[in-house]
Amino acid sequence: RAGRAGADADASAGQSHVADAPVADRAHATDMVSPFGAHQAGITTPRPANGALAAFHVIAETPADLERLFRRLTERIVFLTHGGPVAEEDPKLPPPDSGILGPEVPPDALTITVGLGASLFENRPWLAPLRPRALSQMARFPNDALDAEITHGDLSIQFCAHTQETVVHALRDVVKTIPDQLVLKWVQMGSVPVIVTPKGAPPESARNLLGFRDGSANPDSADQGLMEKVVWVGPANDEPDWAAGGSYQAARIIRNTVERWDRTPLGEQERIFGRTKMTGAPLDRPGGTEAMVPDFAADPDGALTAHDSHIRLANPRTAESQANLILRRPFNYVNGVLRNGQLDQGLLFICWQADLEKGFVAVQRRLDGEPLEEYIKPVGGGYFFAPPGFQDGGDYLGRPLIEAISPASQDSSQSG
Ligand SMILES: C=CC1=C(C)c2cc3[nH]c(cc4nc(cc5[nH]c(cc1n2)c(C)c5CCC(=O)O)C(CCC(=O)O)=C4C)c(C)c3C=C
Ligand SMILES: [Fe+2]
Repeated sequence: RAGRAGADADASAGQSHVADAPVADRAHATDMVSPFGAHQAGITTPRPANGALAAFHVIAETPADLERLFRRLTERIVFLTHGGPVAEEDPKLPPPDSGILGPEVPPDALTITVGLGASLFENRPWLAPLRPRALSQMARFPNDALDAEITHGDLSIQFCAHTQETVVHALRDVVKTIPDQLVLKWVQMGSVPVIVTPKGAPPESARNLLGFRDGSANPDSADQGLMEKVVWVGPANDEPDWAAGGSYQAARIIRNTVERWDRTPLGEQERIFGRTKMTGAPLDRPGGTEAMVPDFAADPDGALTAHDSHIRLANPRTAESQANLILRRPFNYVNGVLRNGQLDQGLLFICWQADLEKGFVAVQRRLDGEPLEEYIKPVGGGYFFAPPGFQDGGDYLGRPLIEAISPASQDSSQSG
């Protein structure tokens, strides 16, 4: 051992530094999720461990301004998601890159997903006729205590990546490079635990901060046919032509009163969700797995799964409720401590659907008044519409929308 220590000392002669970076975090830094395609990335692509949702006020008075914003966003998305060396530094100028990822930006599975808020359309007469049909300011539901400072926005950007540093780096890049058109309104960071399952074992859903597996009954995001029905706007949806291939994002910052939850008996917790806490199995499948499907028809009195349990209300599994499927892609958040001394923790709930009314709004209306409300308080978020994706080589995010703006509006903006 003494000899080995001596060799190490020789190799690091003149250095006193001990590398302390957690190595496992860097294992997947070269993973790249393509930003190109019919749909934006970050919706049906696999959810990595870290995410953030940021909402901005947009400064764009003419169609040309808006096109410029979309082109600049596209340029940043393409660079940040592919990664690469940061620009040369001139000591006389502020560094072009924050530097927090070092001289070479890794792709780190980063996705950047842009959504448009109702106010972007409503405040611009040349854009208003093109507003997606169901896009409105998020209405207040009975249990909500929405804080205006963390609600709504002209434009949302969802950042997802393996590491929090990549998420923060991308957010800082956008804020720095487009300050004249994007003014940050609010941002909520989040994460989900990385699950390591033995080889060959079935996949497990990540747990939320109430300790339950979250995502068990999500529709399969790898099933493209299903995603065409549930997530992507298509011919069956009564939407402007430019919106085809896009999706509605419903985002909710939902505080969890974790102190009270942690003092609630296990049986009560399981009754509230309708699932077994450790395994995630539906309550009518004791000893089963989270993948098993509850049979509510065989339990008409709610003896096994209460009628007001979260899963039975969210998805009663009737022929009609098939029309209300949504794709959930949430992140847990931990924000420190509230003024009243309680922990500020909860769920950055994000779901995607082709029809906002049939999707999130219908499900939330069924959940209104559920027993879980004693432990949750929605405090922010908003509705946004993610335009379709863009292709490599000259295309840009939002092009179908820009091209759909009436020529009269384009002309008046050019002459003015
Ligand atoms: C309006 C939509 C929903 C909100 C808001 C919501 C909040 C919320 N959910 C959990 C925890 C769980 N949700 C689960 C299932 C589930 N939730 C919704 C919808 C909303 N949840 C749906 C559509 C479903 C699936 C129902 C089904 O098809 O069976 C579960 C069970 C496991 C799972 O399937 O994911 C948990 C746990 C929290 C903590 C929360 C707000 C903080
Ligand atoms: Fe839920």
